[in-house]
Amino acid sequence: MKKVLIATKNEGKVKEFTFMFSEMGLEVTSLLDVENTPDVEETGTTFAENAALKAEEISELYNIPVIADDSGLVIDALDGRPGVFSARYAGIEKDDNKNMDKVLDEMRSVPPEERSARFVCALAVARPGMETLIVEGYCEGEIGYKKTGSNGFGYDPIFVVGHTSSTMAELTKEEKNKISHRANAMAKLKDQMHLLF
Ligand SMILES: O=c1[nH]c(=O)c2ncn([C@@H]3O[C@H](COP(=O)(O)OP(=O)(O)OP(=O)(O)O)[C@@H](O)[C@H]3O)c2[nH]1
Ligand SMILES: [Mg+2]
Repeated sequence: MKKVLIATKNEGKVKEFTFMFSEMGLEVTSLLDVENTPDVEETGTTFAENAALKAEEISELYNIPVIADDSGLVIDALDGRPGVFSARYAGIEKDDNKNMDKVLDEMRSVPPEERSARFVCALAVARPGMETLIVEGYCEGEIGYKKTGSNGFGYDPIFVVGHTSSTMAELTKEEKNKISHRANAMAKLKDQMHLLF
């Protein structure tokens, strides 16, 4: 089975990419499988810039095609925060629970009609000597009032999926991998995978 290297150290992402790429007959490896890989500095101001930074640095290092994901939660009532700072919103330790507590606290007095938010996923495909390809996927919803559900990762327990009463963390992995920002970005990449691997 052909392998694809995802330039991530996020276990939640690796599980979801493994599931989605297996449907295309591709096997996923990630930076969790490789010793002493660099932590790419995410100095970009957009998800697309950070995804490109991660994919290009790792592709150059190993001289192979690499996919990277930069993703996060964008909340309208917080002027788009946490955005590209989603992983470290409550501190550099990247603690999902502390991140969610900080968002729930900042949103405590925001009325129901103003709690809209979206997940964004930018995927970058970097190939040696070729232009980097970028696609983006989105998932609309709103911020709940407490953590509900234990599936997924990150902010899933406080993100109520649009037109439903379920949080992303209450979805099964099959359901999430059909509607998530990551699934929507992958759907755009799928048509071009035969060119890439
Ligand atoms: O509830 C969530 N469901 C998701 O599906 C999801 N996707 C991303 N996120 C959040 O956004 C950060 C990514 O930051 P990020 O793209 O920099 O990734 P990361 O630093 O965790 O790993 P890496 O891929 O950079 O190695 C993560 O930590 C999460 O907080 C999600 N939260
Ligand atoms: Mg990161």
